[in-house]
Amino acid sequence: MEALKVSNLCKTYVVNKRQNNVLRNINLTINEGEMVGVMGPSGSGKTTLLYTVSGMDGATAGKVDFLGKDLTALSSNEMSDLRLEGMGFVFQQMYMLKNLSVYDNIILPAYQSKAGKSRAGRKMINDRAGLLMQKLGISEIADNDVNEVSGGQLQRACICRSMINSPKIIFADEPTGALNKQNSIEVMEELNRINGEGTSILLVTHDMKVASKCERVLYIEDGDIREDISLGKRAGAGEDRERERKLNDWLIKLGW
Ligand SMILES: Nc1ncnc2c1ncn2[C@@H]1O[C@H](COP(=O)(O)OP(=O)(O)OP(=O)(O)O)[C@@H](O)[C@H]1O
Repeated sequence: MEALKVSNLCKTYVVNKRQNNVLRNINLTINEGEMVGVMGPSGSGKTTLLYTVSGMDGATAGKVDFLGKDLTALSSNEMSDLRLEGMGFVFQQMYMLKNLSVYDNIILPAYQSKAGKSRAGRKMINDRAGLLMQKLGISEIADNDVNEVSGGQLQRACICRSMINSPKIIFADEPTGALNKQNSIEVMEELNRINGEGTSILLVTHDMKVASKCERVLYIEDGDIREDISLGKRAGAGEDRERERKLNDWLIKLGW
């Protein structure tokens, strides 16, 4: 089944009376449980695509169906409810709140959701946060302020937060952008694992190694999906070299 179906999506920005057609007629389907990477030159529209298909920003034209609902037809309240319940975000700009602990940042979106309104719901959220933090290896920093942890720990906390409402899909913008090599590998292992449990993932990256861990990679150029490549589900680290080689050859052909 399709988690996300994007039809004829266009996004135009007007700056100083000049039109910038950033997304031009994008058609894209992400199936449930699929992990898709988006690559392309700087300024080609990757981040705009992520914002527009997740309803964080409005579309100029076209349609985005998320689990059968047309996002472009929802009111802003309906949209924020749907985002809260069904989507997770790992965006670099979405900083954690500095006056809260790592743990409180993680549970915040869940406390704002329907489940957070009841005592039993809050207990479930707390249990889930504990489990997620344990799985991502950050239990020991639960009570730290967000400025007392490393970049890798913070990114793992962002992933916990994006997972707290058990979303159908996670949108990630350069999830490894600020990380060193080892942290980057660990974060990708986590995203692969989460995806293996059934969550769809759409991620933007400049890093070929990161993209090679996705099942499918799209190449966007001038606001249009020029081509995509299917790499299949990643079974483990043993396949990485071959996947990287395949992706690299493809990117070279595209002039990346
Ligand atoms: N809020 C905005 N208002 C006006 N123009 C914008 C806005 N956001 C993005 N743009 C323009 O849209 C184009 C695409 O930007 P976008 O950030 O989507 O590209 P990108 O492929 O993610 O780039 P990068 O790889 O450098 O992050 C750029 O020309 C940018 O200047």
